[in-house]
Amino acid sequence: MMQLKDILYKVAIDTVAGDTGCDIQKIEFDSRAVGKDDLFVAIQGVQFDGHDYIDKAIASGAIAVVCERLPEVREQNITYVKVENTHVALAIMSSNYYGNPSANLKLVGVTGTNGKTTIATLLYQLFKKAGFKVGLLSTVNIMVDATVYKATHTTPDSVTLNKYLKLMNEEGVEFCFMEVSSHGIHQKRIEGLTFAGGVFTNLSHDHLDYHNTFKEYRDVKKEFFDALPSSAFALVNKDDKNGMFMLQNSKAKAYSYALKSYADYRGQILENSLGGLLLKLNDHEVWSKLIGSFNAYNVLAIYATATLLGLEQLEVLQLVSTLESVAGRFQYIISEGKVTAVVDYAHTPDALKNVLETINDIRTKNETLITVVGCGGDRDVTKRPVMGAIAAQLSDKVVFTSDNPRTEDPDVIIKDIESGVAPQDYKKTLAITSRLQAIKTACQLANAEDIILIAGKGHETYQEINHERTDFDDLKIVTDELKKVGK
Ligand SMILES: CC(=O)N[C@H]1[C@@H](OP(=O)(O)OP(=O)(O)OC[C@H]2O[C@@H](n3ccc(=O)[nH]c3=O)[C@H](O)[C@@H]2O)O[C@H](CO)[C@@H](O)[C@@H]1O[C@H](C)C(=O)N[C@@H](C)C(=O)N[C@H](CCC(=O)O)C(=O)O
Ligand SMILES: Nc1ncnc2c1ncn2[C@@H]1O[C@H](COP(=O)(O)OP(=O)(O)OP(=O)(O)O)[C@@H](O)[C@H]1O
Ligand SMILES: N[C@H](CCC[C@H](N)C(=O)O)C(=O)O
Ligand SMILES: [Mg+2]
Repeated sequence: MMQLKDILYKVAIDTVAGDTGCDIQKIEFDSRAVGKDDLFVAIQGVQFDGHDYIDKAIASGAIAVVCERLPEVREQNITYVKVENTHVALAIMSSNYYGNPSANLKLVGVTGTNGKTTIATLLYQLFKKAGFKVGLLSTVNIMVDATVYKATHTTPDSVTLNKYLKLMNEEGVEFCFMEVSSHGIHQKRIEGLTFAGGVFTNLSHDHLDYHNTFKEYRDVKKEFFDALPSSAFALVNKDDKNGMFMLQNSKAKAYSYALKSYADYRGQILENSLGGLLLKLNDHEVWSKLIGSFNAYNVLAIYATATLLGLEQLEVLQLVSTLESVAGRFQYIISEGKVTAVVDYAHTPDALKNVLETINDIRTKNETLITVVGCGGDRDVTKRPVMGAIAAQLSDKVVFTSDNPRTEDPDVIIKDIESGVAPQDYKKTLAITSRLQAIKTACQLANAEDIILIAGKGHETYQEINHERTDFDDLKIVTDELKKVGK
């Protein structure tokens, strides 16, 4: 229970109709979840407008409403608060309601197209190993120190976000690492949080269905750095052409990392094999079990962040060498018959290119590289032909298949992907709609020493078709199928 006026602290209010002294049970932005004495926040969404559900929320027990447009007919005994932007108000109110939990720990946000889960998760592991209580908010799961919770989004809505940060406070968590998605920034899910630092990984093609243009997507990412306080650090990848752009209007203390140019944190790849990476970080050599040159960037960002948060440099280097790969990020098995199967969450053109180049760099070229890949439905359609072209160009054989078709016809998605394949690569590709059959076929095609890459779903343990999720685990399926065909 908390009084409405305390919940509204620091919210830019336009108009109030009614008493702000009322006691609020909890904050809700979905009318279907409203209960007695709740505060309902009306959000203009992509599909619905929360303002259309104000009456329903009141009928379910809401005693106060925060909205962008006051209803013409208002109920007695209900308090209405008009604000300019309910997304922003929701985030500030959530922080207030949970006692500003982000200010009671050191919160670091990681943003960029690829590498967020890897960096945030490995920082969580590194700080755990260093003996701290740590929190994690990631695509794969949410960790309140040792307790695991299910993640539904990469960056949760602001109520959920503050609820978990509060749990972290109660558990005595000192550092929290979170992924900051572009949807999260755009929908103001992170507004009002106190960040100790921000990390930028890279920017490439993704989510252009939502952000319309690459420029809009880039500018949304920059907003995160614009909002960092002067007490925070902003760490960017200088090798990415948008790295320095992120810092342009940031008050935070600026730091850079790079493999190819001069930077505060410099890295060099000395060796790159299936056994891992031998790196030089500033002037220190360190082994990492992570595979692929893109992971050199991730390791460098982790090293820099841990150092900026005050850990001893030598301790960080020692801990970095113990870090293991994250679920579904270049996870691989070698079957009895010596077939290597790699499962990777590459679901953007850039990530797919990186994974395939990584495999091509470390293989001998006597083997056949078979890629199984699809693209998600109800997501950016423009990435499909680009991913089709990359898969076919950089593999010996490709099986195009379904990812999560969601509400789209999977065969239409596959046609979109195939439309990008260059004519000289046509003969390398085939299309099998069922992901299970596609993986089976790859296993049948593979011989000893061959490599199968299954891209796009990584750690996901389901496949979503028409709002329904059924069990599906790429790694488990490929492991079983290789056994079944005796390879
Ligand atoms: C496109 C998108 O981001 N959508 C998010 C958005 O939903 P929306 O704008 O569609 O909301 P809406 O359904 O139109 O409803 C508008 C408002 O009316 C309310 N409503 C609606 C119906 C009703 O009966 N009563 C009611 O009150 C809703 O609760 C909502 O407040 O706000 C919702 C609540 O916060 C999110 O759950 C939802 O995420 C959807 C499920 C989603 O799939 N999002 C993905 C694309 C996403 O956010 N991904 C990013 C990054 C991915 C990456 O890393 O690559 C992430 O951070 O996870
Ligand atoms: N630094 C990097 N640069 C380019 N590609 C990367 C990098 N790190 C990881 N990848 C590739 O991108 C895929 C996704 O990595 P990761 O899950 O860490 O990214 P993410 O930013 O969290 O993605 P999402 O937007 O889905 O949350 C990996 O499986 C790998 O193929
Ligand atoms: N967080 C990303 C994940 C995409 C993963 C891919 N398997 C898909 O379903 O498109 C998104 O929602 O766009
Ligand atoms: Mg992620």
